[in-house]
Order: sequence, then C-alpha cells, then structure tokens
Amino acid sequence: MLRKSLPSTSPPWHPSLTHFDLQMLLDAVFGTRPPAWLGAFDTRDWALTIIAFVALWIVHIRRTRIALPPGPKGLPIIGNVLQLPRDKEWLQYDDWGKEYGPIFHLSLPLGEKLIVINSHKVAIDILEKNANAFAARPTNMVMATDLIGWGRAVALHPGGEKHRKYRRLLSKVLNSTAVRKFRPLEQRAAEAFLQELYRTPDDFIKHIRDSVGSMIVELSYGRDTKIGEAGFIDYAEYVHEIFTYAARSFAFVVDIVPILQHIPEWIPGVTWKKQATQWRKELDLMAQVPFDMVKSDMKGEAFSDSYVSVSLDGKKSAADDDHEADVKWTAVSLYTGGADTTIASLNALFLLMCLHPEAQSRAQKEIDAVVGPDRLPTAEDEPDLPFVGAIVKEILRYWTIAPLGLPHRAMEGTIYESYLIPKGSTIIANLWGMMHDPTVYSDPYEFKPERFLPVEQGGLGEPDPTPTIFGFGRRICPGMHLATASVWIYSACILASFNIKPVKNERGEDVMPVAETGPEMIRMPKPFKCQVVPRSSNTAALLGF
Ligand code: HEM
Repeated sequence: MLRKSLPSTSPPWHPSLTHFDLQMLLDAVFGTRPPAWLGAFDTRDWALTIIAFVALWIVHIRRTRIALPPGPKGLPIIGNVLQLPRDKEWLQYDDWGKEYGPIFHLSLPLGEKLIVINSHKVAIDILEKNANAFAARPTNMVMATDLIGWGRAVALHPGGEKHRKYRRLLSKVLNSTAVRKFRPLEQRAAEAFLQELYRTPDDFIKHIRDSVGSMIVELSYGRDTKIGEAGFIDYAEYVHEIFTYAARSFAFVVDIVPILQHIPEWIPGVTWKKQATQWRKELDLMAQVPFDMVKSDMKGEAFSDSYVSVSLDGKKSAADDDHEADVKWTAVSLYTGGADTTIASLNALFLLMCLHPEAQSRAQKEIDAVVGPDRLPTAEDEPDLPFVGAIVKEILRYWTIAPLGLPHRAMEGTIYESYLIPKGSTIIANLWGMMHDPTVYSDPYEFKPERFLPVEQGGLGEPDPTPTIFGFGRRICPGMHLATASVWIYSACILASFNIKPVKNERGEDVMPVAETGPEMIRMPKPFKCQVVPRSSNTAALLGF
C-alpha cells in the first residue's frame, strides 16, 4: 500500500537520488520511518557504505570460492586416515587423481592437510615457480626424522639456512659440469662389475649392490672402511633399509599423531621408541666412522680425493666444527640418496631386458655398429647411442624408482588457480602417476624405449622423463647428473658384453621373471632369476681376462 507513495520520477538507484528520496524509500521498504540517525547520512556516506558492503561481499565470495582442492570425503576429526593406503600409495593416489583431478587433498587428524599432485604441469606451477615456499620437508615423519635422526641429513632435513648450505656443498661436487670428473671412476666401476659378472653371472644382484656401493663410497670417502665386523657397504645397506622402511608415509602411528613421540620409552608396549633409539645409534656410527677415517687419512701425505676430503680442505680447525658436521651429514646423504636408487635402476635393467629381448637386441646392434667388438662403450659414445639412451629413460619412466619422490611442505599459504594450499600442508608429487599419465605417454604401461626417439628417427618424440623423476624445486635430486651418467655407462657396458635371458625350467621352457616390488619408497625389484651369458667368445678378452 505504501509502495504507491514512491515518487514516480527518478528511480531510487538513480545518481540524482537525494536525502529526501532515500528517506521516502526507507519508509516505503520498512513501512516505518527509519531511525533518526539515518537522517544524518548524506549521499557521500551512502555511497561509501555501499562500496564497503560490496567490498566485504567480494571478500566473502572469494573466501568461500577459494577452497581446498577436491578429495575423498573423510570422517570428522580423523579425516581420511582410515582411507590412507598402507602400501604402494602411488597406485591409490593415481586412482584418486582420475576421480578428483591433477591436484587433490586428504585430511589428517589435527587439521593437517596432504596435497597430492598427479600432473607434471601442476608440480612445476606449484613446486618450481614458487620454489622457496615449498623448499621444506614435512615435520610429521617423526619416526625417521626426529626419533632416528635422519632429519640431520639432507633428504629429510626440515629446510632453511642449514639445508641451503648442504645444497651448496653438494652442488659444488655434483653439478652438471663438476660431475664429469667422476667419469673415469664410473667407467672403472662398470668394468670391474662386468668382470664379476663374467665370473659368477648368477650373482648379478649381489654384484650390482657391491659395485654401485663401492663406487659411491669411493666418491664419498676415497676408500672403504669397516664398522664393527661389517664392511661399510654392508653396514650402510642395513642402515639404509631402516631408512626406507621408516620413511614410508605414515609408517608409524607416531607419524600420524606426532605428540606420541614424547611418550617415555619404558611404558609397556612402546617398543617402537626403543627401536628408534637403537636405530639412531646405528645411524650415528654410519655417519661418524668413515668420516673419522678420512680425517685421519688427511693427516698423512697420501690420500685419495673424495667428497669429504675436498669439502674439508682448508677447514681443519676446531672453529669449523659446524662445517665438519655439515660435511659429515651431506656425505651420508650421498650413500643414502645414491646407492639404492642406482641399484634399483640397474636391477630394473636386468629384469626389463629379460622381459623385452627385442629392445635388448636393438640396443646391442646399435652398440656393435657404433662401438664395434674391440672395446667397451664410454661416456663419449653416448650421443651416438640414442637407443641405449632411450632404454635408460624408459627404465626410469616405466619403473619409476622413487614413485612418490619425497614430500615437500608448504611454508606459506598459497593459492593455486582457485585452490588454497594451506600453510604447513604436506605436498606429495606422485611421480609414478605422472610417468603413467596416458595423456603424456602413449600406452604408459608398455615398455617402449622408442617413445623417446625423435619422430624423424621413427620414434614417438615423447617427453624426456628426467625433468620429472628427480623431483622438483629446491629439493630436486642433487645427484641427478651422477645418476643418469652412471646408469647409462653401466647399461651400455652390460648390453655390449652380455645377453640377458630368462632361465629355463626342467622342460626347457623359459621362466619369465615376475616384476614385483615391496612397499618401500624406492621400487627395488624383488629378487629374480635370469641367465647372464657372454655375447661372444671375444667377451673374455674384452673384459681383460
Ligand atoms: C636413478 C637414480 C635416482 C633417482 C630416481 C632419484 C630421485 C630422487 C627424488 C625423486 C628425490 C626427491 C626430490 C624432491 O623432493 O622433489 C631425490 C632427492 C635426493 N637425492 Fe636422488 N635420485 C637418484 C639418484 C641419486 C644419487 C646418485 C644421489 C647422490 C649421490 C642422490 C641424492 C639425493 C639427495 C641427497 C636427495 C635429497 C635432496 C634434498 O632433500 O634436498 N640421488 N632423489
């Protein structure tokens, strides 16, 4: 009824709206006269008030639209804990990726968020373009990092200035140029490996482990040593197994509920804490014994150059305790970062060559044509052996040695597209999912080295996996150049000298090895059998017998 009294001239939203018109409008809308204080508002006040409301409304809309990435629905308080895969998480993350997209989230108790990235592009956008914000490691791997003490080494170091110093030390020795000086060491190690293989081919798994282990020990410390009764390599292997076991995502309940780390060890049932104390002592020995050996070698005249001796050079005074500790813990990281990954790659080479004889013989033909029968391949041959290079890339892609890389932590809240990545959240790059993405790699579950040859050479010209499989940003693998060079030289030398074939059963039929791995964060093929046979009568002479 009152609406009828609205003036028929300028509408209420018109710029010529006057104080008088507004009062009439409020009268009309509320049916009563507005409070007297409103009468003091002039046009400018109203304009400012409306702008403030609009601004608040926009903020509200943005806040409600910037949500976490999608993800499976969890339960109140405990979030997705009950859905977390306990084994081969990358497979479940890949499935969830198909359902929720290239970035999704999982909720953990106490409001912790896990952001999983399944696409190379998203990983680059988040972990590389804003690298400083994601340079840290999560603090929730409590068992491995705090209780056992791996947080003092590089890979699980929480981040910050100390980690930057670690990276500078490593980069000096392992950058793409510096690493070339290890070529003679790699060649020597590969050739010594071939000799062992010739002597006892059935022990190829042990030979790979011993050979790669001693190459990295020589690089790190100049020579092997003993810890207690064990040689350093055996001891380091044992300690490293503990690392891969303890550093799996949520391997221990204390990783999910970190406050449990303060429970005293003597409480019945808290066996994991006693175990952690024992493992910590063993890790300390692994770090200290070879380091002390190099220091004592350095007091004499003759000692071989190594990562430790080079990094300690000129820094022998007591004032450099800090520097010594940094060198000690970065040296540990060479073995733990480099041994199992390289060993797994070479085990995968034997396995995949046994399963794919056509790829093996194509690589051998290429080697025969380029290198000939009278010498072994060397690093200088690499540009002329593209199919051998394609085999190495396909092993790294297909097998995906470190399927989830290592987790990063968001040091600040970040908005990616319309999603919020909260400060403190854990970021997992599902490298396995990226390497098996059918929109990037055709038939991703097929072993096809030719996918990496250029189209002009009859290949598929698919993207090189190396910018992905070594991780991202400030935490990218510092050993990537060493890794690709050493896996290449071992692979080329093995293919040049031996045929890798399935073993036969009593009926003379081929027994194909099964490609299986355990739950650990490094995909080490489970032990398998194959025949390793010299390629020709010339092989013995080629290997110096
Ligand atoms: C095929 C062999 C290898 C693969 C597939 C591999 C892969 C990786 C991946 C995925 C990461 C985590 C990156 C990230 O957090 O985003 C990493 C970290 C690391 N790798 Fe490698 N790696 C290999 C060989 C090596 C070698 C030979 C060394 C040293 C001699 C090494 C030392 C390290 C270290 C110290 C880290 C921790 C870096 C940090 O946290 O700052 N890796 N590696």
